[in-house]
Amino acid sequence: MTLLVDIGNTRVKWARADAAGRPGPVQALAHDGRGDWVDTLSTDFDGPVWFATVADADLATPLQAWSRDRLGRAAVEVVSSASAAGVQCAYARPECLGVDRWLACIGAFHRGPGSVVVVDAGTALTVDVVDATGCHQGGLIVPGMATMQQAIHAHTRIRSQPVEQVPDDLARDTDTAVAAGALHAAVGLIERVCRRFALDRRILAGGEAARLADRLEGDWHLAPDIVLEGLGRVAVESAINASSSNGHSR
Ligand SMILES: Nc1ncnc2c1ncn2[C@@H]1O[C@H](COP(=O)(O)OP(=O)(O)O)[C@@H](O)[C@H]1O
Ligand SMILES: CC(C)(COP(=O)(O)O)[C@@H](O)C(=O)NCCC(=O)O
Ligand SMILES: [K+]
Repeated sequence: MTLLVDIGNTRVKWARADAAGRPGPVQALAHDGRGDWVDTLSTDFDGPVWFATVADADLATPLQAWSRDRLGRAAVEVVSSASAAGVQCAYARPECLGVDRWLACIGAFHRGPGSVVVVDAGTALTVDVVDATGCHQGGLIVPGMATMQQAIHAHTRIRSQPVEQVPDDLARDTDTAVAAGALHAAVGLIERVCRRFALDRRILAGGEAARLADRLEGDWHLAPDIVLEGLGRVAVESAINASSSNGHSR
């Protein structure tokens, strides 16, 4: 059984995958910039490990050591590329596209037919569009909602607190103004992209997805494991390609 690991800027997410690369239940942990989260990985696992990271390389080092020590083999890192698993990257320099975005595009493309927008609302909020043929059309990056609030705190004297209920109307206190401002900025960006592209499907992922879901117009599908789905798909296809090229060389 394969272990799939997605290292984001705030949290690491992981799941076991079946033989088809489909992830099972996802576990998530805030890593606080440290690699000791590997201590929480299951000990009854016999690998292989496939991972992708957009965070500091240091965060993956303990995972690589864990894989070598426990499983006797290197963990395999997936990076963005010009094309993989039926999806073509829009970037002229594909290696510059965040691998979490790349894998989310691959996961989203394989979830169903037609064009798709995938929103990943985490430390950053990213919006990517893939057309019905698998051509990534490009995307947008803004700070995630928590990061927007942190930016206000970093650059002003405001020290706002989270609020329970964010209204759809204008705010009448600072805490609500900051929280609602971040939420409506995110919603406005997403709805603008949805208006500009003819989209058949809409996928929402990331730690802040639930806060956005009921504010967005249209039919949104919550897919917290979309990056891991893409990773599983790439892992399976890479294994198939490797075994067929070994076959040819014999
Ligand atoms: N238990 C949690 N720990 C940390 N952040 C959380 C948690 N639950 C929800 N969040 C929110 O999710 C965001 C991180 O989402 P995630 O998709 O994991 O991001 P990333 O991929 O950037 O690490 C945080 O910015 C925070 O707003
Ligand atoms: C935009 C991101 C910071 C999002 O990271 P996350 O919020 O998932 O931790 C990451 O995908 C990244 O570092 N991208 C590289 C730049 C790009 O995608 O163009
Ligand atoms: K993100």
